[in-house]
Amino acid sequence: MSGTDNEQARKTAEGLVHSSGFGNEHSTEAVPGALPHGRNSPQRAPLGLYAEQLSGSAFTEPRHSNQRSWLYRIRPSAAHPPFTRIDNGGLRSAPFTETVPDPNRLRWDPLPEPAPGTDFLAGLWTLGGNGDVTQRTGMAVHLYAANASMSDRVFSDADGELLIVPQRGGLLLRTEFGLLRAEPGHVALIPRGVRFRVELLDPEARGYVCENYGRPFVLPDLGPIGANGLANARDFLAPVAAFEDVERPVQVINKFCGNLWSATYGHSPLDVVAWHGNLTPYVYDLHRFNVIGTISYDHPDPSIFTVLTSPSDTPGLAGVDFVVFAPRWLVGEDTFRPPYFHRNVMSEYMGLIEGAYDAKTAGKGGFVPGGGSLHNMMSAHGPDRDTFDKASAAELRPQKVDDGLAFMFETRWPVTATEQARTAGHLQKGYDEVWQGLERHWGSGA
Ligand SMILES: O=C(O)Cc1cc(O)ccc1O
Ligand SMILES: [Fe+2]
Repeated sequence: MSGTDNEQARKTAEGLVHSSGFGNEHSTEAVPGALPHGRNSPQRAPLGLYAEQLSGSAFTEPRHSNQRSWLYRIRPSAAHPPFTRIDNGGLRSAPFTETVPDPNRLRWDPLPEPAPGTDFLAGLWTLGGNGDVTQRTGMAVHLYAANASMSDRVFSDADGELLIVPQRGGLLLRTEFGLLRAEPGHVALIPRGVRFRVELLDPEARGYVCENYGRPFVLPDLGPIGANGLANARDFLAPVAAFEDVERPVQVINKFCGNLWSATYGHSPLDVVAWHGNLTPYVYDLHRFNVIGTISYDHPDPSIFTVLTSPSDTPGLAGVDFVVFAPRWLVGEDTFRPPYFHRNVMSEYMGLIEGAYDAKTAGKGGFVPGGGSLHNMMSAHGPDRDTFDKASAAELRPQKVDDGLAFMFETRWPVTATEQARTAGHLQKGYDEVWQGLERHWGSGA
């Protein structure tokens, strides 16, 4: 993509208007009078538009988890030619059976440079995952590296919602619901089945994607924290209606039960002139996260940093949690302050958006921005040797940790890596060594 195209996208992204609030009943029209009043489906929808419902939950789910929106569009989505299979590129889906689940701790450097002309969809590369797309359980971890905007093609994922975590380069997301901008440090949430196109605001874009096959992400309950805190609902921004009235061939690519299917429409399906409802894409700025931690002693479990959770049928047990390690103060007294040594029944994929992470040594061959680590269920991990030595000896003054932004996709099932992730040149060798040299102190009197 040329610099001029990036500039054009950035100009479009400047000053975007939003409708705020996670789970709200949003209501928006790009043209006055496009939204019907008092009913969803009048005999004739206003302005000659077609009324269409998009469901994110079964019709019969309880009110608190029921999600749907009504879209008023130039053409109904039903008017489309047949889809045919296309190559899945770097995308893989659950069940992940290419390799066996591995108890070893694994770590990757950033993805290699993409070939010229690689857009967001072509740049998606699956690291691994769990569950089964046909059962709507589990999740996948993808990374992307792109250097071109999607042009005259749009993507939708019937297999799950997409939590996009940009690491480098801003994204302009043109969705059926309108436009969103996601910069590094923001996350974007695209519901299952919603069509969108990604334009680059910078020459290169990299990041991570959690594809959640399970129940849609929600804000976690706050329990004794009270009525406020962690990610506040009002900081989630939904788009306002914005439509494309485009009559030319547009390739529509649908990920369905693990495969990519394509159809060429004669128009853009991003043709929604008005919509209302509680099912919508969002962006959220992770810097808005209200970080809560100890003000006495000990290191709280990272569940205190949960931004979004995909609940399962067992209360408190998530299909996947999205957790952020945002800038914060550490004040714990007589406390080993970085993450403790642990073996977790949940499985942890971690990525780094910028800077460093307080349990892992930064720098080449370490945990670097754009890289990632996988610590599967029950695999022992925690501070590496250098971190342990430093934190055990540190003077415990109040300390601001503000030199990085890391995150975790934490899931109830082990993550099985794809073949391409196991054989990748950017899979680090000798990761175990970071925990070597943790000498015994027992008996030394220390
Ligand atoms: O492994 C990690 O770095 C993630 C993590 C962080 C933390 O503060 C406590 C437990 C945990 O798994
Ligand atoms: Fe961990």
